[in-house]
Amino acid sequence: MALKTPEQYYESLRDGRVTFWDGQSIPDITKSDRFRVPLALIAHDYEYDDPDLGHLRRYRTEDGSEAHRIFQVPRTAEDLQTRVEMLMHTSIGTAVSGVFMALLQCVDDIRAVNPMYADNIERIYKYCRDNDLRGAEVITDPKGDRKRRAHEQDDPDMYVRIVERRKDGIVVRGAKLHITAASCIHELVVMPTKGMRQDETDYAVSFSIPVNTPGVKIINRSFAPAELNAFDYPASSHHSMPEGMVIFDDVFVPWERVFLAGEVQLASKLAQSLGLWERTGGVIEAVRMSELFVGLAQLVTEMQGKENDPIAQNSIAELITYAEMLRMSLDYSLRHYETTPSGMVHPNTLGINAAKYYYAANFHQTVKFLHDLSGGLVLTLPLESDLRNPESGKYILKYLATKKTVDVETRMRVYNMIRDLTADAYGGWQFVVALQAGGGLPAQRLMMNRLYPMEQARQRALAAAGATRRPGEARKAAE
Ligand SMILES: Cc1cc2nc3c(=O)[nH]c(=O)nc-3n(C[C@H](O)[C@H](O)[C@H](O)COP(=O)(O)OP(=O)(O)OC[C@H]3O[C@@H](n4cnc5c(N)ncnc54)[C@H](O)[C@@H]3O)c2cc1C
Repeated sequence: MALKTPEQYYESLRDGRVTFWDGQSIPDITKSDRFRVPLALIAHDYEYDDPDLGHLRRYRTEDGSEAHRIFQVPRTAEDLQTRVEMLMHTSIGTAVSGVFMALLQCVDDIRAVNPMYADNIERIYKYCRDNDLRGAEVITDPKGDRKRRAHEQDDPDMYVRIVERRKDGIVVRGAKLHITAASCIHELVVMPTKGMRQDETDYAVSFSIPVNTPGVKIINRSFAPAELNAFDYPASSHHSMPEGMVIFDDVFVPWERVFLAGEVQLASKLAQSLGLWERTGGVIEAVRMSELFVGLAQLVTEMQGKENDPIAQNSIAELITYAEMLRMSLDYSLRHYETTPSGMVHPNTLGINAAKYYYAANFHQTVKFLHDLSGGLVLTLPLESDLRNPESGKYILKYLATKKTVDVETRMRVYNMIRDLTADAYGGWQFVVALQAGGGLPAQRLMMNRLYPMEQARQRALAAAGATRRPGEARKAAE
């Protein structure tokens, strides 16, 4: 078994998977226009001979074989740094295979409850690694009425659940929403979306199955139409990945692929550990994007002759603050890494949650500075076709000129990038992704409250206030 080529990746998707898009069933996604860009992005990550990125993509496993670095379990701070560097150059369709890190991070706790589940995790991980397969993070349930728990919903299928336990496996029913790249990968790695209570055992379920397993159906959606030209849409014309509603219509899962089937005490552990790796991915993307915002703002300012304008400088300083805070937060989380009992090194959990929160909570108002600087052309810039038409193009070249040193076509490209990234369909997608992907703001607040070294903070506050007794002790003394 070896690394796949891009062609072998395409070939591996012709497996009878059931997938829909825009009212149509798509029998072979490799022949569909809708999937052209997403599959090309993932295929690119299979280019192991790339002279610039090949060394980042491949690594040697402990068994001596070669595999994609997404499967490398970080054992040192350097491993973790290299992983982050690799992720800076990797499509989201490959990055979601980080789901295996989340599973392996919990494997010690899982083994303590049921060694068979732990063995299954390690075997499926190696199977995917050695066959160069990709897995999706399949977590978010429809959840129905948010006030009620899984087993209290009007329809019991609002969270994926076990409907039958058999000698050879389990049968599951339900759906998972918003699953990034679900149709474009090989394995659906399913986990509970949150902690489950003792009366919700059927909902504490985790497993991994191939996308073409009978009963699995995927309904796709993306912000991007099939065709976008690269001049008018410099970001989204080559960067889109569908999300899928994944349906489990009474799907049989053999025991060899089950990671959890009723042990409720493990449900939140799995959900939280995935949260860490998902949010790390979000912060990496935020670092990349925020640096781009600074560059775009600077270009627009220079092109409009506003480089000495204090308001423009203030706006750019705001964008720099955002970019630097994110870069430093990521850096902090990597330097202050944590280690699991079995030796896996992972980013600092509190640091990543705080960084992801900062990114999401401030994204919208930070983009406002870029829009404020750029002006109305962000939305009203004429299309490339009008630039290329000599009858209209001559006016565009005349009236979009600012000064002799600025090439109008380059100015248009910069504006198109700003619109595409922040003010068009892809931009709208980014606004929601910042908030929701990896869990909404409350999910990070919860983790921060849980993980902050509160006792230390409490002691310092008491000492600063000149208190000699802790609040509990004072009450006892009065009794
Ligand atoms: C582009 C995109 C890609 C995604 N990719 C994936 C993926 O690959 N895999 C995956 O599993 N998920 C994925 N997600 C899902 C993402 O994790 C969820 O959207 C997010 O966790 C919020 O859940 P929700 O969409 O069901 O909204 P809701 O649950 O309705 O949450 C909306 C807001 O309400 C809050 N809330 C929820 N319940 C309550 C309550 N009882 N009381 C008070 N407030 C509450 C939430 O914290 C959140 O702030 C993706 C989402 C997006 C937008």
